Amino acid sequence: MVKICCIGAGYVGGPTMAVIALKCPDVEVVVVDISEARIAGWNSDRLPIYEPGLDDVVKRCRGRNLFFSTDVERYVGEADVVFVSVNTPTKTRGLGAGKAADLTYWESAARMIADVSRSDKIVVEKSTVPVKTAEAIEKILAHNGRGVRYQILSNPKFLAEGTAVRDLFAPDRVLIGGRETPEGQAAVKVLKGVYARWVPEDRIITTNLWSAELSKLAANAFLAQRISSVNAISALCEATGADVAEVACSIGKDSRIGPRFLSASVGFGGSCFQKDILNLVYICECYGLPEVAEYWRQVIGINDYQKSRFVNRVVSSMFNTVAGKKVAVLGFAFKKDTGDTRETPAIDVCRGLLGDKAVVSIYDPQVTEEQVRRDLAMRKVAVTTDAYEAARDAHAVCILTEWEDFRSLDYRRMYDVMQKPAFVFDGRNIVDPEKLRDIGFIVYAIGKPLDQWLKDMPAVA
Ligand SMILES: NC(=O)c1ccc[n+]([C@@H]2O[C@H](COP(=O)([O-])OP(=O)(O)OC[C@H]3O[C@@H](n4cnc5c(N)ncnc54)[C@H](O)[C@@H]3O)[C@@H](O)[C@H]2O)c1
Ligand SMILES: O=c1ccn([C@@H]2O[C@H](COP(=O)(O)OP(=O)(O)O[C@H]3O[C@H](CO)[C@@H](O)[C@H](O)[C@H]3O)[C@@H](O)[C@H]2O)c(=O)[nH]1
Repeated sequence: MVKICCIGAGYVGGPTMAVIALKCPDVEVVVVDISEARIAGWNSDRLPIYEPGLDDVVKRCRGRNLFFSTDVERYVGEADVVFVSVNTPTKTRGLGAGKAADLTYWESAARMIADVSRSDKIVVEKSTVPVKTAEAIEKILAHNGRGVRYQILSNPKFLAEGTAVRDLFAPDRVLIGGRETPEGQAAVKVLKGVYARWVPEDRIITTNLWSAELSKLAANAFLAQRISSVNAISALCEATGADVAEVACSIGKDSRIGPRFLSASVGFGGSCFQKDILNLVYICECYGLPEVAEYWRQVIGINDYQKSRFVNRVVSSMFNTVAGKKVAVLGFAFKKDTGDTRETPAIDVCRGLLGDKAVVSIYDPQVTEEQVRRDLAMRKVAVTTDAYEAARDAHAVCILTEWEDFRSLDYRRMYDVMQKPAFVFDGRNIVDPEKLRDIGFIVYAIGKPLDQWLKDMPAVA
């Protein structure tokens, strides 16, 4: 029986291992983490992350062939295959600060693997890492190996939060990169054998190590670039009277472009896109490719522009000041169906509004008050458990996450308890502007034709 251990019980490690355990009942899967709170959460009825469908998967195999533990060294030592799914944030200090990936957690995991291993192991990079990281890991393991042999594989994760379980059950592809040696290829075969239990063979792609590592960064850069492209067009739509939804639909019909990932928004968020593009930019600079670096940097530049454009639109529409005015923020998570707030555009928008002295009241169905306060560094905001409460006496409502429930709120009820003129700024294009205008709202929706009111009060980006 193959024994798998995954280091890192986060958004990737937890769901991925739960699905492997479910699909391979004869494989023992142990997820380990240094965070006692996280492991306690995985062993409880309230999992530490919110992900549709995950509770059911975990309940079906926890205690059977899926285990969560803080005894990192024991389970790493016993495993045949060790996945490393630790966090790889952007470096905040020193060489490459603000761009390069911080591999501190990765390196300490690699050194620990070398310390505790007594049998040969396949080490799988699950975290998103800079291209060539496998080489560095090989060196650490080889220099501390005491005769234990390791094969490093790159097996990046492409799951998106909110749809993680669905993405894991039916992935577009599974990518496995390995050394082009007989030992490397044998290791690839072992991992392929695990996924082949439920993923069709033609969806399991095998490549060399560097292609697999780079494909992950490139995929995220392409996805983010699509959003920045449509967001750039949204600004032009507002200036010209075109409607970004119509433009996106028209261009998306071209089968070479395709319809997905073309929703204009207040900006992309999440723990991956910005971090991975910055990492790509840094790698390009390190390889002496400043033009390529600059090209990708612009994807983030447009994203920042989109967020500040939104804030400016709110402030300028409300007579150029929001000081002392209550603004209800609906949605704080970086996207629907998750409680994750990492790099959420809501943080920048709230900071912008607070900077202009607005009184901000936030409602999100999944984000805790404690998390909001942490993200906004304890700045004075109200966090409510109800959208209508957030809107009471507010001058404006800003929709920042595309939660389905926000589509069907009773906006007339909100209008009745708000100050007048009452504004809705829809950063996700989920409400029907015409219906809201009929109620009496002044409505701004990203990339949509502007109300006369908004035209009369142009925003400076
Ligand atoms: N979040 C996503 O949707 C997503 C998707 C694809 C890829 N990724 C990548 O996967 C990696 C993990 O992301 P995440 O969102 O799961 O991160 P996370 O922060 O949710 O989880 C990482 C976990 O690793 C643990 N950890 C760190 N060092 C450790 C060590 N030495 N020993 C044991 N545990 C340790 C931390 O305590 C934490 O619980 C990152 O590289 C990320 O870029 C994330
Ligand atoms: O048309 C769109 C699509 C998405 N977004 C925003 O883009 C961000 C990222 O969304 P999404 O990609 O769905 O979520 P993530 O969980 O960040 O997943 C991305 O990042 C993961 C981590 O690397 C990858 O594994 C996934 O393939 C990749 O989609 C969110 O703020 C979305 O609201 C838009 O604004 N418009």
